[in-house]
Amino acid sequence: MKYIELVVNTFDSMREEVVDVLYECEVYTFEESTAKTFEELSQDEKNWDFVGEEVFSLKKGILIIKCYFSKDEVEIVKKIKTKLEEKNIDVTISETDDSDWANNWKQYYHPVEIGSKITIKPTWENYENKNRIVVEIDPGMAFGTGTHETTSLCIEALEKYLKPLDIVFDIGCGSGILGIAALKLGAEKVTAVDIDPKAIEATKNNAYLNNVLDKMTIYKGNLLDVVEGKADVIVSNIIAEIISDMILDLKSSLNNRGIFISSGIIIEKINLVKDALLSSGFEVLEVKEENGWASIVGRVK
Ligand SMILES: C[S@@+](CC[C@H](N)C(=O)[O-])C[C@H]1O[C@@H](n2cnc3c(N)ncnc32)[C@H](O)[C@@H]1O
Repeated sequence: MKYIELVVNTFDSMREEVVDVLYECEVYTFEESTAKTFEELSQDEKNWDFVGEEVFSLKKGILIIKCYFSKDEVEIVKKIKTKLEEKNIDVTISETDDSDWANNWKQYYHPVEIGSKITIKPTWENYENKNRIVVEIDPGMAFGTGTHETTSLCIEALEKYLKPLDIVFDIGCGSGILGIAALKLGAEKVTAVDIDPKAIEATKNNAYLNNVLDKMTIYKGNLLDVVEGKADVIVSNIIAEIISDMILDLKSSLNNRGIFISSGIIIEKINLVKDALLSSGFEVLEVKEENGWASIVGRVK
């Protein structure tokens, strides 16, 4: 299969800026390597004229970040390229036949224990612990391996607020990880929604792997547009702006005293979501932060 390969070449000190752009464009899976230390750079490399003085003076090594996209993702690739070039960061794009890519990234994922109950186990890894609830995940090309702070913050909140036999909506389900974790924590039924067909495929696959397919309804669609009825818990890990928009419709999809769990919010934007909740008839029960990412839990008043 052919992929579009996007390679970012910059100094190590620019890592955060590159990763911010990738996250803004909802790209969370990439390979990164520090190719050389400053001392190892050739004279030509040391003379990169696109690197600003300030960065150059930090004398960090060269960082290479590679991400892969299928051919229908050209628009995202263009957006990332433009945003990085605005910051004078060098980007090359090429087509690659890297048939190994589909498996290469797997080496970066291992079982991850979240909260006091759940372990996310990549399907290709071995893990056994009778005291924990194991959720098997193969994210395919969708987001949701359990390693990202936003996912684990949502799972911790599910563990805390979900009650047995709750009805749950998982909006922006990615790999299906949150909905499946909710079922394994005792939810009765989950409706999972995502706008991306790759996520729908991954969620179905993972629901089957975890023996919960019969308790999940999986829809391709926009946010709450396609769900029917009301939930006791809605969980959604998408960026702050989208979540804030969704909050306007949220109350009508939640039962009395229903719970909204959300992450995907960079800490600087937490007030956007908090204010939207407060002005839409919710009380805010909790805000948590991890590595610059925030989660928020609200309850219908
Ligand atoms: C950060 S991922 C979260 C995946 C998973 N729920 C987790 O927590 O790991 C966000 C997901 O939301 C989906 N998404 C973005 N905008 C959406 C929208 N308007 N309606 C439904 N899904 C959306 C993306 O396709 C992506 O799969």
